Amino acid sequence: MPSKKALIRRPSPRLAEGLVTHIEREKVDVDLAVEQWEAYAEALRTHGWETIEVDPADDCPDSVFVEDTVVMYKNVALITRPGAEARRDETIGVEEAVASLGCSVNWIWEPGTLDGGDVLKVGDTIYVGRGGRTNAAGVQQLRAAFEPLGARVVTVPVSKVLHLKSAITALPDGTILGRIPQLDVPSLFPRFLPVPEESGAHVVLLGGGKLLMAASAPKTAELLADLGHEPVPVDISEFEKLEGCVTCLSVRMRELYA
Ligand SMILES: NC(=O)NCCC[C@H](N)C(=O)O
Repeated sequence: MPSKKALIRRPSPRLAEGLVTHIEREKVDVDLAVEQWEAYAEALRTHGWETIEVDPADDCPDSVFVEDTVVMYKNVALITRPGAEARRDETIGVEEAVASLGCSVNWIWEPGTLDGGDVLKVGDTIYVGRGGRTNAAGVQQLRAAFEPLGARVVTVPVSKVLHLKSAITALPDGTILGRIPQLDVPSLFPRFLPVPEESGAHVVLLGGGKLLMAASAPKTAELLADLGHEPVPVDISEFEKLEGCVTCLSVRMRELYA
């Protein structure tokens, strides 16, 4: 039985100072964000995931977006080197957390930069967005870390959104969900389902056909329910104001060698 563990990280009291790149800054309600984060974590637990809290990084406003700091493939945790310099210190507690779970640990090194939000795994295919946060050296290092383990790395140009996973994620059957206008090269994806809302492009696979999704995408939830999936909506409005989405608030670990 594969382990179902998920790393999460409590929001920093400085969350409202988080970076915004492609949208206008809006006021973030930090107390509401903490409530939403707790509900998100509870939704993971309700669907069989053990949540593991990485030590908080209170001085790092964006630290709740823990997905950007580590990429898992099989038992290997690749600690990233975030593209935004302001986010580099976030990796510190994450190294300890993954090492204590028995992962083999690897790193992205200078001059490489890579954000976990740019990495989408679909079986053994790893799509990596080359964009504002992930550079060519980061892509090369990702390939060197994971191709020897059986992955096939496909690079995707990303210029219209923050991360690759701001534009697309994948259903359990590998179908890519997204919106064509947000993609530089939509033809890169073999099976593509357009969704009616921007935040509808983001799903977290909970297992058993259940999809954790943002409550801000009700039409997409309806579409996916009609196709036989089971959407589990969570309100993450305060994180969306900082270009966060459901995927970026956790790192799911399924293949721990434990
Ligand atoms: N993987 C993600 O979607 N991460 C969201 C990061 C948002 C944060 N405000 C940032 O700009 O880095």
